[in-house]
Amino acid sequence: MKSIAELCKQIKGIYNIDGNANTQITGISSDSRDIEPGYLFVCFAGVHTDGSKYAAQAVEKGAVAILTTKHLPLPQKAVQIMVPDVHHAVEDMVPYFYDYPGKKMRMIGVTGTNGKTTTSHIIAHILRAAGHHVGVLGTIHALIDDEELPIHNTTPDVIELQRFLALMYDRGMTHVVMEVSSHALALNRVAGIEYDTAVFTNLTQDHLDFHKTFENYLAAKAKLFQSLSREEHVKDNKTAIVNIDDAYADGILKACHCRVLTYGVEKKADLQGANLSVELKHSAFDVTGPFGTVHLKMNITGLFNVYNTLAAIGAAHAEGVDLATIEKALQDFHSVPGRFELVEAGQDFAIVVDYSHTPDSLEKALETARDMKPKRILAVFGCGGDRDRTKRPIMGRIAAEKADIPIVTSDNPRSENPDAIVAEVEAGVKEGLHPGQQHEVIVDRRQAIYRAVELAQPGDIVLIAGKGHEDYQILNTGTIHFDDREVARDAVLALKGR
Ligand SMILES: CC(=O)N[C@H]1[C@@H](OP(=O)(O)OP(=O)(O)OC[C@H]2O[C@@H](n3ccc(=O)[nH]c3=O)[C@H](O)[C@@H]2O)O[C@H](CO)[C@@H](O)[C@@H]1O[C@H](C)C(=O)N[C@@H](C)C(=O)N[C@H](CCC(=O)O)C(=O)O
Ligand SMILES: Nc1ncnc2c1ncn2[C@@H]1O[C@H](COP(=O)(O)OP(=O)(O)OP(=O)(O)O)[C@@H](O)[C@H]1O
Ligand SMILES: N[C@H](CCC[C@H](N)C(=O)O)C(=O)O
Ligand SMILES: [Mg+2]
Repeated sequence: MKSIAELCKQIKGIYNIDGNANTQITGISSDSRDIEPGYLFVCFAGVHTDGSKYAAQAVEKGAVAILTTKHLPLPQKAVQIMVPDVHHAVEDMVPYFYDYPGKKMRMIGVTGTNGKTTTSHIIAHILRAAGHHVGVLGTIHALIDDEELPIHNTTPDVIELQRFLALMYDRGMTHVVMEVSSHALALNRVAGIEYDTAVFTNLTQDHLDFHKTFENYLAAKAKLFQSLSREEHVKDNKTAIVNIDDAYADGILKACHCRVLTYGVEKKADLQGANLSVELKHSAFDVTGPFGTVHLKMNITGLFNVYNTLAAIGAAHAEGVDLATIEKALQDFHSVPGRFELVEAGQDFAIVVDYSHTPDSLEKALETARDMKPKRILAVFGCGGDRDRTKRPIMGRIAAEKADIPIVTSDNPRSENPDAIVAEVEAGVKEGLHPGQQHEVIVDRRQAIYRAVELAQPGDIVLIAGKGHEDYQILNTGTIHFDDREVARDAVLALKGR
């Protein structure tokens, strides 16, 4: 609990308080639906609505104060804190409110276009094997040791993030491994956190709807690495783990003013992967690092997972985990839900559900499937609505070039018209098709998956891309339950029953 006066003292700019500054605050939320007695309600102007419209409702639910840009007429009494920029004020107040949990635990941040979730999970797995209590924050969920909690964003906003971190600290977590999205870096959702180890996976096209230019996107990612050498740090031993094979590695390295460990397969790196072999369920490779050379056999596959594993080894090494522990932990790491996940329902072809929803990840997933020497690849995929439109034709072209039969379908159309989205994807497919190559467009994702299963022959791979672990489809009429793995299984069983 902190008083309004104490909280406001943290604000770096000007503020005005209308009401009793000694009022005690028990919690902070920007969502009126989550307000409890004694809370401070923060009015954010959002994309869909303006939080200030819900201030009265928040006060009715027990909020004793509101943080706003302008004085609001409220039916009930509440202290009003007025600031020019609510986001900036929140960045100053909220980490202080929670006593800076993100400066008290070892913080490992993973950023990059693809591979954040996978890499974070591998790092967490190794750290746990080393006996640490580890919290995880990312796309799929938050984990406090084994306890799973739902999460709203890959990297939640400052308020939700600090609340999670405080809970983790209270529950005895010593390390937190978290995905740090480019949105989070651009919007400073990570305010008040001091990272100790930061990982760069790669940078390829995504989110240009938000960042506008690739330079802005890179600049957002680079912020995580710049943060490792800030002066106000209370902990030492900062390390950046950088994929040297990535085209934008230099841009990231320029931002690093701390110890750097590079990893890669093509270029010379501090952690060098070599002698790779990739099969449907396994991969094997050698890693040479500051600790010598070790041969690894993994239960995850794909060249991209070799990179994710190298990154994780680098992070674990930076966090002081010894090689024997790393090696042992990696042997019993199993795949992350929805990342190159096999669906086995007794069919004589392979079905892979994968979260590739960017041009690069779709290409990597298709290349990985090709490495397995299938007879043919049938790729069911789509592109999200209300997201970077420019990636649609690119993903279409890649699917046509890298799969034998591309099947375009819907992937969370959100507020957009699904027919219009698939048309944009199909335009790219048509560019990539070779003469006589079959392609299909089936807007309904269930029907598209059924069609792929119907077309599949022994020895084929059906890659169902884009939704991975997601168990929903976001339509303009609402969100429905939809799980690619369930639907694929149903499709196989339905076909057998014919
Ligand atoms: C575009 C965007 O970033 N939107 C974020 C934003 O939501 P919003 O602006 O739509 O909020 P809004 O619905 O207009 O509401 C405005 C305010 O009114 C409040 N409200 C609203 C209704 C009500 O009854 N009461 C109430 O108090 C809301 O809590 C909010 O504070 O604020 C929300 C709360 O912080 C976020 O969850 C939400 O992320 C949405 C879900 C999202 O999809 N964001 C994506 C673009 C994103 O951030 N992605 C990145 C990258 C992932 C990756 O790596 O690929 C991520 O980190 O997740
Ligand atoms: N290192 C990598 N390079 C390229 N593609 C990758 C890499 N790792 C995973 N992928 C592909 O990207 C997909 C998503 O992987 P993952 O969930 O780990 O990435 P992410 O960065 O967390 O994604 P998001 O931005 O949605 O949070 C995987 O299903 C796989 O197809
Ligand atoms: N974190 C990503 C997830 C995309 C998942 C895909 N299924 C889609 O809906 O586009 C985003 O919000 O852009
Ligand atoms: Mg993720």
